[in-house]
Amino acid sequence: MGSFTIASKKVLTLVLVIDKTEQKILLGYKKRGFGAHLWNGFGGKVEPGETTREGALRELEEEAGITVKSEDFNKAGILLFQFENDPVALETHVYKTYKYQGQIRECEEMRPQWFTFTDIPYDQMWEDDRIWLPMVLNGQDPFYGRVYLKRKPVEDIKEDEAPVVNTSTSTHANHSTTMTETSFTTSQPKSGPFVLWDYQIEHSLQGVPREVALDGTIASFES
Ligand SMILES: Nc1[nH]c(=O)nc2c1ncn2[C@H]1C[C@H](O)[C@@H](COP(=O)(O)OP(=O)(O)OP(=O)(O)O)O1
Repeated sequence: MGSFTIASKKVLTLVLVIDKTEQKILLGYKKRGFGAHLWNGFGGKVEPGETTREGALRELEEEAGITVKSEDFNKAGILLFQFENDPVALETHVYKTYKYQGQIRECEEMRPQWFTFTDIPYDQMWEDDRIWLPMVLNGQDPFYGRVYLKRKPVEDIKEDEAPVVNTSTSTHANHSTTMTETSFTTSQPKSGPFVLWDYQIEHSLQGVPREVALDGTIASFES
């Protein structure tokens, strides 16, 4: 059994642009980098001297070409992504907005596209998204989620596999959670192949989490 011990963390952002009236969400097809070939929210690393909020707004403008007024930009929660035998956890600050300014445009990293809530391409997204994204769409935030991902053994990956194939659901013997086994193409060396191993999500928290401690607990809440 591999380790999920955390030694350090990287701070990332993930922005969800939602059209409540039309029941649609704006996702971006990641063309390169971490999570390439998957549909995801907009975001990336927070730069030195930047708050997570500033970083999230900057990435949204860089990747989708749009801006959001501060009063329309709300933090939905934090997701702590942990990868087996990788001591670096990804503390991902998730923001949501129902309003934006500007013209949505494609960039060299992301191709934005609207999806109706009933048509979200979960089979071409990080496997954890089908767990927590519906919670955001249903207004079950603020939340804090711990997500444990395992790398799929290389020998199980076929050269000609499509980006996402053979999705099947099984229940881990020692866990009550349901996992989905998904295969990714070998042309995704960084984004995958990862499979969701386990997760814990807390919602209806006393406040919006601001930071996570290295033992995986919420260190502080936004004031
Ligand atoms: N398991 C997961 N589920 C998910 O939905 N999003 C995840 C995820 N793991 C990482 N992400 C998101 C967080 C963040 O928005 C993005 C990774 O951002 P990165 O900045 O690391 O990407 P890049 O390698 O392209 O670097 P940049 O040059 O900063 O854009 O993927």
